[in-house]
Amino acid sequence: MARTRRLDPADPRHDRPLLDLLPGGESLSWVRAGEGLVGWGCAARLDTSGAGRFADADSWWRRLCGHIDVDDAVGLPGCGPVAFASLAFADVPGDSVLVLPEVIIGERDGVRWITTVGEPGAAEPTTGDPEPVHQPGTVSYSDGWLSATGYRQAVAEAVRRMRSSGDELRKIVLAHDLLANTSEPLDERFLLHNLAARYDTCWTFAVDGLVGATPELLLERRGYEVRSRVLAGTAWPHPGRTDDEIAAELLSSEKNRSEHSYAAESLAESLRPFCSELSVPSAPSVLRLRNVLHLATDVEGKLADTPTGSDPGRPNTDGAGLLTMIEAVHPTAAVGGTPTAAAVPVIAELEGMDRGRYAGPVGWIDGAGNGELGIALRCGQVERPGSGAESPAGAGSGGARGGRVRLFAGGGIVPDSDPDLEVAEAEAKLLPVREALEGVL
Ligand SMILES: C=C(O[C@@H]1C=C(C(=O)O)C=C[C@H]1O)C(=O)O
Repeated sequence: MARTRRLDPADPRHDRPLLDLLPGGESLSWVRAGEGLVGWGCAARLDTSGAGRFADADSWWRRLCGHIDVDDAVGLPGCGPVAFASLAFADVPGDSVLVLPEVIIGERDGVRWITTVGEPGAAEPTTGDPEPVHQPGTVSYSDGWLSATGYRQAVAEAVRRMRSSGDELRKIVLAHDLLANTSEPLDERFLLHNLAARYDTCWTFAVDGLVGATPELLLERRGYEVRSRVLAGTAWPHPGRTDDEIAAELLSSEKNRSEHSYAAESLAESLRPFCSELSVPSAPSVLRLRNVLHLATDVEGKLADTPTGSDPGRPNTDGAGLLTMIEAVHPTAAVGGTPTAAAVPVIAELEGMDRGRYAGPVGWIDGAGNGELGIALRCGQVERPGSGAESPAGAGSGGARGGRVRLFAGGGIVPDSDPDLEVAEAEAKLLPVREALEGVL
C-alpha cells in the first residue's frame, strides 16, 4: 500500500530543506534548487545487470506497481510509489539497482508531500528528528584503477586510434577514477548538503551509495512531455580571464562545437521515434557552473501515442515507458562516443576499469511512468566495507574506521584532443565531489 498526502504547513517537515529530512544511513535523493524527492528505507529492491538491465527494471517496476494499492491525495508526478534508479553504464561489467523506499518526501511547484509504503494498516514509519550529520574527518587521495598518468596515456591512445581509423571512430568518452579516503566513516548526507549548496542548478542525487550533483539530464518525462539537457564541450576557469571571455571562446571553438553536435544529434536521433514533435535548438548555449562551463542543448518533445520507429505496436504512454526510452537513448555521444557501437567497447579496453554506475542513468520513476533520469556525473561511489568493490591492494585505504569514495570524471576525446588538456578537464570535473568532501567554500 502506498499512501500520499500533502504535508500540513504546521508540520515541522513542511519547511525544512528536503535534504535536511534524510535520517541518516542510506540516502535516496534527487533534488534540484530545493525541489525534488528524498527517500529512505527499502520496501522493495531490484538488483540486476547485463544487457537486459533496462528490460528487467521495466518489468520489475510494472509488476510491482500492479500489486501496490495506491491512495494518492496529491496527484503530481513523483507522488504514489517511486523507484529511485541507478543503472550501470555498460552491459558488462556493472550492477544496476532500483529501490522503492518506505518513505518518500517530495516537493514540486511549491507543494510538499509525503508517501509511505507498507502493509495496509501498518504504523507509519517514523520520520522524526534525523540523526546529526557526521563529519568525514581528514580526507586524503590515492590513485584508483586508472591514475591521471594512465588516463593521459589512454587519451593519447584514443587520439592515435581515431586519427588512423579514417572516419570510423570520431569521439570516445574516457574517464578515470580517484580514491578519497576519509578518517571517519562517510555520511552520505554530508556530501549531499555540500553538493546542493554549491551546485543548485544541478541534480543532487544519491542511490545505493552513488552520490553526486549532475548538470546533465538524460530524460525527463511528465505525461506526454519529454525533456533532455545535453552537455558536451567544456572549458574551465583560468586566472586572469573572465567567465564571459571563456564562454565566448567555448562557443566559437570548432572542436567543442563538433563534440557537442555529436552528443545533441545522438540524443535527438534516438528520442525522435518516440515523439510526435521534437524541438532541438540549432546552436548550443553555455551552462556556467562554478568548476566548469559546458555547451548545452535543451531538447523538448511531445510523445506520440505509438512510436513512429521500428516497433509501432508498442504503446508509449503506459506504466514504465520511460525506462524503454532510457534504454534507447543511453549512452548518448556525451558519455559514450561516436559512433556509439564502435566507441563503447574501446572505452572498456582503454580504461581497463569498472565504471560501475558512473555515466549511467540515475534518477526516479513513478507508477505512471513519469520521472527524471540524469547522467551520473560529478559523483563518487561510496564503498562499503565488504562490498567487494575495494581497490587493488596498496591503492590507499580509509583506515580501520574511515570511509572511502571512488570518484570518476572524464571527457569526450576527439582526434584533435590534447592529452594534457584532457587531464586538466577531468581534474576540473572532479572538483565538485572533492570540494564537497573537504567542505571547501
Ligand atoms: C564525462 C563527463 O562529462 C561529460 C563530457 C563532457 C565533455 O566532454 O565536454 C561534458 C559533459 C558531460 O557530458 C564527466 O563529467 O565525467
